Amino acid sequence: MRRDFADPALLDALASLASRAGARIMGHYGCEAMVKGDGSPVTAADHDAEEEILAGLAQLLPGVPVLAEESAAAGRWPASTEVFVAVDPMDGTREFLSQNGEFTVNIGIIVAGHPVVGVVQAPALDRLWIGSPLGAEAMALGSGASVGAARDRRAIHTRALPETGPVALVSRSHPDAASEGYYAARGITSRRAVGSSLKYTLIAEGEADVSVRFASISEWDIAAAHAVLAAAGGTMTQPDGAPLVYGRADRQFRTEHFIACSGAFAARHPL
Ligand SMILES: Nc1ncnc2c1ncn2[C@@H]1O[C@H](COP(=O)(O)O)[C@@H](OP(=O)(O)O)[C@H]1O
Ligand SMILES: [Mg+2]
Repeated sequence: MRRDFADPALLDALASLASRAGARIMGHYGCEAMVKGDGSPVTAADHDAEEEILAGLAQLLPGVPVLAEESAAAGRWPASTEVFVAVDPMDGTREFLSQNGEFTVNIGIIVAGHPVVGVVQAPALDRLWIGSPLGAEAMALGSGASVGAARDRRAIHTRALPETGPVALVSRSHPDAASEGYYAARGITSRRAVGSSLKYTLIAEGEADVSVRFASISEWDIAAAHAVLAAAGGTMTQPDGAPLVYGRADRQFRTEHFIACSGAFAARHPL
């Protein structure tokens, strides 16, 4: 099946689905004994959100294979990868545990290796982002609410470089030394620590300029936010400028290292 997925009704339905998944997560937020491990609220939050998303996708995109974090952990991988949905039901586990709000629901549609649609919802922040061939949008949306109830819905775009220099977003919980080396080599001194795929939606809406990762993570961690960033005028590529290609079953769906940045940053610092 080949579709371009530039369908406003589908995008809105995916946004409402992500919001419902966010509500399932929030049902476990702030529970006592939020420790990681089997049977813990973290596992239950992941599981509930993924269950919600898989049920919704079966209705909205019947027959489209899904790569989802919990399913993959249980050995269920997509049967084919020409068109598939990449799902991280809760990205930012450590942030969920520390209750700082920096965790997200992620639903991305991949076609021929490229993320063409992405929906990212931040349940504790009541924010949602959509990226597609129709453009990129941000909105305020309470968890569990239908997208029809969104407030401040607006198109977003990456920003011009600030006169004071680019702002780099670094992982709050998994910093890597090579990324620091990248920033240092370019004289980038402004840093903000952010958990989860929020790093890339913040660049998409013009709150920051660059975030690099010289480590491999899973495709579901970044596919949806990659689609948002690309639709907003940013890029997410390998460090040498080669595209990040998704659907790499041969790598167990682990990513290459990458540079995510605004269009203006890419023009100033060509790869
Ligand atoms: N060094 C590392 N080892 C394992 N997973 C890592 C990692 N660095 C990042 N990740 C994964 O990348 C995701 C986002 O992390 P970050 O906040 O650092 O950007 C997390 O997903 P989950 O929270 O869904 O497990 C985390 O598991
Ligand atoms: Mg993740």
